[in-house]
Amino acid sequence: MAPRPRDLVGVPTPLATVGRSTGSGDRGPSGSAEVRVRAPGKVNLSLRVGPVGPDGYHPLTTVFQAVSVYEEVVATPAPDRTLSVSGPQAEQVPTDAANLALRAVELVAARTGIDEGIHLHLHKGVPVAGGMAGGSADAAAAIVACDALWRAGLSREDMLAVAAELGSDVPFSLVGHTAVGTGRGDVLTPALARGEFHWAFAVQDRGLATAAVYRAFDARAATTAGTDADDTARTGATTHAPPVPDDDDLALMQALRAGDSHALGRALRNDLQDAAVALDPALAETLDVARRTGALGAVVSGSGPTVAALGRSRQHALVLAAAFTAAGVADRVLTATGPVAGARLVGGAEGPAS
Ligand SMILES: C[C@](O)(CO)[C@H](O)COP(=O)(O)OP(=O)(O)OC[C@H]1O[C@@H](n2ccc(N)nc2=O)[C@H](O)[C@@H]1O
Ligand SMILES: Nc1ncnc2c1ncn2[C@@H]1O[C@H](COP(=O)(O)OP(=O)(O)OP(=O)(O)O)[C@@H](O)[C@H]1O
Repeated sequence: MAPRPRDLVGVPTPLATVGRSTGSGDRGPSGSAEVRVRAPGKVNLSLRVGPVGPDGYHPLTTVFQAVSVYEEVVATPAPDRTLSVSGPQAEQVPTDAANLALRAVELVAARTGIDEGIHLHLHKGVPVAGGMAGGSADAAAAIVACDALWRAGLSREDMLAVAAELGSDVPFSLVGHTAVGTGRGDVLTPALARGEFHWAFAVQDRGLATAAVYRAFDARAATTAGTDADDTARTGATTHAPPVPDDDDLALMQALRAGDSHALGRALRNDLQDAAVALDPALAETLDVARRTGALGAVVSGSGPTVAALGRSRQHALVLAAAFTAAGVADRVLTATGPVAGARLVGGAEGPAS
């Protein structure tokens, strides 16, 4: 059957609408000064990692998909700039200036010259230190919340520039949907994805530090340095070149355009996966449980330790989640669909906008 226009849910929202609400205004439906912003977690459908550069970062070619696991941030006027946190693993989240959301507030204030306070309440739905960009989602939501509460009038370029200063994943948390990331993962090109994909996530209470996973990746790459040197001589590739798109990348993009979840499952790839499994060997069994339960594909999400399994349907995603629980390989499970929009105002004091 030919796809109906409303099935094209992955068609990217123009970047010009980043953070803009189609619902209630920035002072809430009853003129309240509270704003509420929702920002999604992500899974890297493909994550190809080049050799570390002199700045300590790795050039990436990655395909992000935003999934319906959300951070909710409620912003209210306050004398100072403060933050509180609720939800699973809230105790693992800093509430001081180390929190990425408060860093976002400071950057927006500096960029706009606005000298206002704000209180942010973060309700965490995305696993903490789970490789699903929960902190990045909070930061993206905080940018949108400050812009709305302070009536700062930030442009889309302003928001993306602030986001890129905060972390490699933050620009994608603003943009959402499905996008190709290059550079540090912060240079985004929207990608066309048709239809809806159904995910199950095996979440661990223990996190993995992103920098440690990249270091483990480097250590493993160093052991094959001889092979890499031969490749470089053969291909003429420069030392810190980003990964060049290959047939696997083309297969992935084609699967997304066709809305073909079987082909997408086969194309899932994460160059950080072996490093994450080396640091957290139990993840090998989690991946196996997904495969034994008929997942179309299973992959460590970003830097891990969350494992993402692609289901044939919403029902199958629930089956995969139940299998993770039954096998005792997850502290918590989540199911979600993707792609979904990036950080968005969802309402004011009276609740979500219609
Ligand atoms: C693993 C991914 O989630 C995949 O999307 C990201 O690459 C990580 O993005 P992130 O958490 O926003 O990372 P950042 O806060 O920018 O960087 C944290 C640390 O990860 C490492 N890092 C990050 C991005 C990148 N392209 N190369 C890196 O080596 C660096 O050691 C850096 O100090
Ligand atoms: N708002 C925040 N929410 C969660 N953690 C935060 C936040 N701000 C700072 N942190 C710190 O950052 C660490 C990583 O948090 P986060 O949940 O963003 O990891 P992640 O999802 O693995 O990130 P990514 O997928 O972008 O690599 C946490 O252990 C915590 O100490």
